[in-house]
Amino acid sequence: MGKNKPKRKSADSASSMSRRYIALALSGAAIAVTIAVNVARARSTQPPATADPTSGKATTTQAPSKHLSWSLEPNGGGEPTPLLVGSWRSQLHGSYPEAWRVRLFSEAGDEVLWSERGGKSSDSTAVAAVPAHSRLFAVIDDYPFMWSLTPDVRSVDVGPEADGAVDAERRQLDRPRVGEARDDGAHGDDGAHDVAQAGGRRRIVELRVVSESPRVLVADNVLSEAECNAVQAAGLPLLETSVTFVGGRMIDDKSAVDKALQPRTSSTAWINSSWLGAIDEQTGRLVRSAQRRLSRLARLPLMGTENLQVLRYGVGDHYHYHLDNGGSSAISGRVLTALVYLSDAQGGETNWPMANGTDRAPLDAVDRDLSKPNAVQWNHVHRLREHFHNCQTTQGLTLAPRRGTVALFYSILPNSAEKDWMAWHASCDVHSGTKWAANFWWQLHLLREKRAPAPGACADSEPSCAAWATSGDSQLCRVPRPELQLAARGRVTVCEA
Ligand SMILES: O=C(O)CCC(=O)C(=O)O
Ligand SMILES: [Fe+2]
Repeated sequence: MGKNKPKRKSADSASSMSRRYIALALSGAAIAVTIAVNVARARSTQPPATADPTSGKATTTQAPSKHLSWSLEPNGGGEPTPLLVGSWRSQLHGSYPEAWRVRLFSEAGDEVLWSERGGKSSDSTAVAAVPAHSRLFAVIDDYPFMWSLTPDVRSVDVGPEADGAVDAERRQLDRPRVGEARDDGAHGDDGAHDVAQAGGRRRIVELRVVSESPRVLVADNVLSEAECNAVQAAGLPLLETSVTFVGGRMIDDKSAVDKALQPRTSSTAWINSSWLGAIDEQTGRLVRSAQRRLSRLARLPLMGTENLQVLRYGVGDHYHYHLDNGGSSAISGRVLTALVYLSDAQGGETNWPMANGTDRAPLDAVDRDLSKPNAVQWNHVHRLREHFHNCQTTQGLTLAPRRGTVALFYSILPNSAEKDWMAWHASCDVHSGTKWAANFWWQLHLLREKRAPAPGACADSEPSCAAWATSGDSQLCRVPRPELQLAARGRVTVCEA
């Protein structure tokens, strides 16, 4: 993994970050709106002690404002600003004028405050437990939480060490957002096993930033041996030749004569919750445990995922360069991939050729159709594959398959549905052994749709709604709540009240 060292933030990405979040820095002078518990906390919180340079003794620094409490960081990272307790709501809406809802997460991953433009907001129960001066992360609307780029390495608790104590864990993971009703529409998790106590040791992994653009983070030993074996075993009976899409068309790999030129030659299985209920209990339980670990690592709920996809690559098998959210409307909403290696293999590396800005040439050559800025077209795919020889390991970021290791990578930019064009990647030829892997994808529309609509609200069951974010035709899809229209930049119609 010698190639996987994180690099320093490029001037380009630093300046686009600061442009994106400049509004945050300007938002300090917001109108005071008091929330009782926080003010009480802020008043009782001691400012940090620092050393007096003359005496060498510890002194207490005067905080600039008694209302100052936390450091507010945009989703995905950027310049932190002080969050003023007395005016947090107006500060947030001033910082994100286009957002319907702003949610704040603690360093520990808990949602601790939210505010809607219409006037509703959370109470301050959950934020009261967050230490003063620690970081809070701002996520707008229904965009996914995105790990920031600092620190380079962080510890993440991915659940109980023992595979038995999982249900208490599930309850914790799926707990409702602050002040909202619970949504039980989890994908691939029916919570059938009722284990009384979580107890015991926890599995803590090191999540490392290995590329800033695209944003790729890696952690080893996320899944146990038993979990890796169980995911393989669950997928084995369902394996079929993998397919791929270009411009919405399914490509039939078998028609190509030369295997080396076929874009995707692996086998794929989709594991849904009824299959997990049908296979042996122990295997089903371990697969669910694996899904929960991935969810904890991503800090996103299981309810926003597709079914788990299992992949098997024999010698010579590969998947040429692609974007996970390009090719068809069914996948255009993919925002985050958790790619987990279930076996070791020789070859079979995953490569992101443009990672850390090493070679942008093919991207510059891509003829972007500005009327469809998010559309991936055949010429993009073709040029990129040609430029990087379908799959190579000499440029960009390369990960070798290691059992239990997970790569988290984002296919969008922070707080947006805009594609990250740097996220092209491929799986190179396997040289020996069998490479097993699995994909867990979070989709933007699944994260949105699984929220319970307001009572009596209309919701369109038109299948094209799944692609509303890119359709451009507001007649195709009606949505129950105005924030969805905002998030889709007006591409959907809001139901009549
Ligand atoms: O197997 C890999 O290394 C990558 C797989 C992949 O990119 C995909 O299935 O979308
Ligand atoms: Fe992929």
